[in-house]
Amino acid sequence: IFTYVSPSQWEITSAPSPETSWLCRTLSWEERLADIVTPLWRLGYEEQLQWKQEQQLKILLQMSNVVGTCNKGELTFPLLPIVPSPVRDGYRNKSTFSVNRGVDGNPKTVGLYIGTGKGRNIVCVHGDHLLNMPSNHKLVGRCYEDFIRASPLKPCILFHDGGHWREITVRTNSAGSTMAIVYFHPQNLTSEELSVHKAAVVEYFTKGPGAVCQLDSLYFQESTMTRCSHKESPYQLLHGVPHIYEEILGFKFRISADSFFQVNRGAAEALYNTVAELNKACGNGTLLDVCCGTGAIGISLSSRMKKVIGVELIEQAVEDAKHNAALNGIENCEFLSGKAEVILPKLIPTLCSDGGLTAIVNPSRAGLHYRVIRALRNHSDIQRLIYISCKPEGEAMRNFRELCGKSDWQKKITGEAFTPTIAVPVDMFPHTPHCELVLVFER
Ligand SMILES: C[S@@+](CC[C@H](N)C(=O)[O-])C[C@H]1O[C@@H](n2cnc3c(N)ncnc32)[C@H](O)[C@@H]1O
Repeated sequence: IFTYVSPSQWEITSAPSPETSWLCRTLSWEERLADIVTPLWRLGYEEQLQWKQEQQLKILLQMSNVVGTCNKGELTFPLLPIVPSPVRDGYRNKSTFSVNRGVDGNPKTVGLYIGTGKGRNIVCVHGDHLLNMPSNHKLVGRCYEDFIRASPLKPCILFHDGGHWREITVRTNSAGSTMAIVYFHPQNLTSEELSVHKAAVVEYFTKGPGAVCQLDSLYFQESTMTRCSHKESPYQLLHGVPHIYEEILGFKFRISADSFFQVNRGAAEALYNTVAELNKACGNGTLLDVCCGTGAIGISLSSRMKKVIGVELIEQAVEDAKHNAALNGIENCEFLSGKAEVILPKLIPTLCSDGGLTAIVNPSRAGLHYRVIRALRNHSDIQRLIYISCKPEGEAMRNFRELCGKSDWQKKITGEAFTPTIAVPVDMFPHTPHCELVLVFER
């Protein structure tokens, strides 16, 4: 009776059949959550890949229209078949569980949201059934719920309503290490009172029922805002070791609590291999790794380059990147801390093009500031740019226009325009509608 139109839309088209009878009943809370977090979960993996490939084609056609390279409704460059994720289930190495009112009304429920704050209809549902989450994350979420239910402190649901216990983030690696970060609103507690509650979390997770989670690191962040960096409010190590480590393509990476790391290790390897393949022609020159996180892209390509310069906003990630280069015995990488839009306009004009100059940019969903694009486009020695985006239909589209469109005298973007030459989707997020898109631009 329903036709699958997009992950969030179903269209009524025909009479029910036994295969679609599940749609004729009210969906359970778990099914509703799965439809939000992993909306492709009802499809087989091959169907998911096909759906994503079609989506990427639509996005690239939209981009071609925006930048004026569309040729009679067709792409003027190849879109290669999507690279599948080597792992389909339980692939996430990082999960965040919120605290809010559950299905039964209990305000100390740890899970993921259905509904929105704006709609005042949030229900927090346990994520135990979600296909993309590993069992050890689910266990930590459940234990945290037990802990806060036993705590005399209230949960912090609306910041202005008081309460303390907020979300918990779990990070794991392929070697089985687990890091948990508890976020806590201090409200008006004294430091002595705070110490009591911090000690209680440590006791619970090291000697109490939570010991079953075998946490290697337990962090605590007192935060009065939705998201605080380590700089704004330090991550306090309450127990265990300060970092988690992961191995990618034979390189070891240290990851701090505040640092970004790709959520799917196997697919990250596939992504970096794809980038390496597309960057082959640019060996021996200088590589700019823009929004470099813990340095994974630059480090994995360093042996082919004369020099790598990484730029990253989060200080802890930059410290990780420097440490990671040393950890892997790499000496040709330099990592700079700060906003790309502040660093690059000064840095890029000073770079010499000896051996070639290439940029690989991998911004968050917000895309790059136009000042970064201006610096890249206005430096004529940069002949090749690889743009990796997990949301190419979003803010990245603005960047594509700035890179490939006509000169913009107002923004002083006047360098020769880039042209897209090849695109490769990489599936980093099975069961969800998202994937990474690697786009090569040349001129
Ligand atoms: C999608 S991650 C990519 C990380 C890295 N390339 C990797 O593969 O692990 C985006 C990174 O951009 C950083 N970032 C966000 N805004 C930034 C800015 N204005 N300047 C520099 N880095 C920024 C984030 O902190 C994050 O580490």
